[in-house]
Parts: sequence; structure tokens; C-alpha cells
Amino acid sequence: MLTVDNINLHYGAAQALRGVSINAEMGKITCVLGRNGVGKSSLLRAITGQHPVSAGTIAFDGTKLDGMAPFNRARTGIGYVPQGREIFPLLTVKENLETGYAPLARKDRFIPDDIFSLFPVLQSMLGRRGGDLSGGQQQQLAIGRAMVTRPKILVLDEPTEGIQPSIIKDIGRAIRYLRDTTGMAILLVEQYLDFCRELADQVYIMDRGEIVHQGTAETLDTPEARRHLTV
Ligand SMILES: Nc1ncnc2c1ncn2[C@@H]1O[C@H](COP(=O)(O)OP(=O)(O)OP(=O)(O)O)[C@@H](O)[C@H]1O
Repeated sequence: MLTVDNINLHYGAAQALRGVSINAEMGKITCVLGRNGVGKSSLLRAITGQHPVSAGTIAFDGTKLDGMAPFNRARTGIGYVPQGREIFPLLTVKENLETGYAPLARKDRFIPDDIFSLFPVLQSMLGRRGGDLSGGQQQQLAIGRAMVTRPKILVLDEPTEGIQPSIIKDIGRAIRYLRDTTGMAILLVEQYLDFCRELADQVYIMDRGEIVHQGTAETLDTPEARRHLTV
């Protein structure tokens, strides 16, 4: 389980996270919802080690992550699908997937078949450059690349952003498949309410750097929850 306990995060003098605590359990999809700029990406940057926290602790699988470099967090089993996907545009699809080998022991350096069962388009485009793929295909590639690292928790930053509905469905199916077959934890930040409502086992809502609501997916339909999500 991932445990985020009472963290603060600053950009210079500006505080982006205030006493944020969340848990993401193994075999569950945990969704953090919130409007633009409330601190969702900052929370994921704190978890993946892209930005230091100024207070609080983060632990995964019994290991405290405080002060640990991002590549070592990847070794403990944290797979990250960043906002905007961050595909290498001049590398081929295959080479992009192979960048996921970095935290792996030599014997594990292969591309698991289930990536291609989930996203057949990646197999048919293995030799194409990442930059030539559509936004949706790049999102599938970013998830595939994170899967190559054999994560125990997959952390996704707005995977539906700018993506057409048919591919959003494929991504939802893939996330469910990963939860059900591997038992990994999935932590998803999103603005897209319906996507979270359909997938999530547990939801949190953030507003202005704080967690303001916590519950099951059904609780998203309460007026209290809606108030934090409407612009
Ligand atoms: N590198 C940075 N330097 C200074 N301020 C930042 C930086 N990154 C984010 N912020 C600010 O921190 C706050 C939280 O931003 P964050 O990106 O975490 O929000 P978000 O909920 O992920 O929003 P979005 O959905 O737009 O990505 C915002 O006010 C943002 O302007």
C-alpha cells in the first residue's frame, strides 16, 4: 500500500499542498479528482520524487520514500505515466518501451506480452517514431512503457486529457485489467468525473491544495462533493 501522510509541498514561497494524506491500496483503483491547478500533479510529483515535500512522509510497501531519488522509487515498484505523456518523439515505439528497462534486472529486460494484448496498436507500430503517433496512441505507449517496469503501483496523471472517447474506453479497460490480474495498486488523478466514477474503488477530491472529500465512487454524486468539482 502507498501511504501519503500529511505532506506539504512548496514552489518557492507558494504552497501547493497542505497536509495532504491519502492511501492507495493494492488491488484497488484510487482516484484523486479536482479542478485545474488544485495540486493533483504536485501530489504525484511528490510521490514519484520529482519534487521534494516540505513536511510529512510517503511510504510504499513498508519503505519510507523520503529523500529517495526518482529512479530508486521506480525500483521500489512505482510506475509513472506523466501528464502530457512525455513520449520521446524521435525514438521508435519499441525504443520508447525499452526505456522502461532502466530499473530492471537483466533477466527482466523484455516487453511483457500483455502490453500488446491490451494495446494491439503498439505492436503494429513498433517501428514508428513516437512523435508520429496520435495523442491517444501516445497515451497507450506511456502506459505500456510504465508497465515494462513491472510496477506494483501505477500512478497516472490525467490519462484521458485530450483523448478521443474510444481510446478512453480502451484505457479504462486496461486499468481495470491491471487491477484485476496483477493486483497492483492504481492511483489516478483526473478532472474527468465520469471516468473516475466508473473505475474508482476509492476517491478523494482536492481543492486548493487540500483533500476536501474522501469516500467510495458513489459519494461523488453528493452535493457536497459536486461543490468542489464544478467550476
Ligand atoms: N513549477 C511550478 N512553479 C510554481 N508554481 C507551480 C509549479 N507547478 C505548479 N505550480 C502551481 O501549484 C499549484 C498546483 O499545481 P498542479 O499542477 O499540481 O495542479 P493540478 O491540479 O495538477 O492542475 P492541472 O490539472 O492543471 O495539471 C497551481 O497553483 C500551480 O500554478
